Amino acid sequence: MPTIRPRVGYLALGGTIASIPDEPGAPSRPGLGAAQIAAAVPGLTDVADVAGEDLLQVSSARVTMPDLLRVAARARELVDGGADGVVVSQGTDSLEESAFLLDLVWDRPEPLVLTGAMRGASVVGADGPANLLASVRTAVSPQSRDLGVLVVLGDELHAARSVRKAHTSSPAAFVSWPGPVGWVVEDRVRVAQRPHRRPALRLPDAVEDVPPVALVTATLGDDGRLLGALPDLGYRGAVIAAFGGGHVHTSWLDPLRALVGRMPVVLASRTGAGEVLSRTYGYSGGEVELLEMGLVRAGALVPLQARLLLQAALLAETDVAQAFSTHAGGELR
Ligand SMILES: NC(=O)C[C@H](N)C(=O)O
Repeated sequence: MPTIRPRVGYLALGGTIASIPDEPGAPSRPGLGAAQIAAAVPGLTDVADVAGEDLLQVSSARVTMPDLLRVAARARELVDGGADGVVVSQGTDSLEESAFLLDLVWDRPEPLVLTGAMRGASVVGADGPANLLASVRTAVSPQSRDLGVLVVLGDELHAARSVRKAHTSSPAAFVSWPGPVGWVVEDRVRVAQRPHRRPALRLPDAVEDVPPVALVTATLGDDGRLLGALPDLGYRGAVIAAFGGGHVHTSWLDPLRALVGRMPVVLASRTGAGEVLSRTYGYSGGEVELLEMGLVRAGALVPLQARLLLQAALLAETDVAQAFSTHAGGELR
């Protein structure tokens, strides 16, 4: 009896997984398409029928929100057309942001898996082929269904809301807090914890402009003078990456008060893990005062995620406080 092979859509956007030098020894840049990347993976066709498509061929610093909405729309078409899952490869530099944004809008049970590589395609020990193979395994595994967007590198499965790139060059650059949700071992996918899924945010498939949102980090001794310039620069919202549990220098209070009157301002923490406090510190510049002033609490979202959620909420024209209370819960960030 003929076996039905799983089908996986593979969307390639560029990045190191697609990068080769123009000549031996030269710096590399994206130059390989989906078919070439997939062809370098031994055994890939034994796991699934992989249909590659080239959507972009850029470094990940050039990937934008409109690009990612196009990726989500194409991935939806693929699973609605019968694909068991979809894999997207892109550069790793902004991969955590792509994963978070796609997770906000991904409304299907089929896995949407993001991957990339830390070593270029022609480098000794290139990790792209193993990452693509593990991603395809993850995309066809019944265990991966209903987990939202996953990031797969180094045989680890990370929830989109937890993952970050934590090293500039190590092949083990991707970590998550409080840890990976699963792994690939002996060709099988194991899921150890299931991230909580939230209702998807409805965004248009095709947009040209996204409301600009600034990210301003509180740093030792800075007096917050940048804040006053944001409205004239055309920003429509701001995220504050505050100290610790959500604190700023007192010199920030007046500019922040003025800003809150003009645009939504979100309070996040620059620490990278945990959640913004709400009732611990009563000193001036503490989280209690800032939340009373009208800043929106980012919960357990890190500043990069809070910025994307604020942009998405502005784009969707939904209530910002409501969007954060739905999408910024403390469990499994
Ligand atoms: N490892 C990588 O993919 C890094 C590359 N600079 C990029 O993000 O496009």
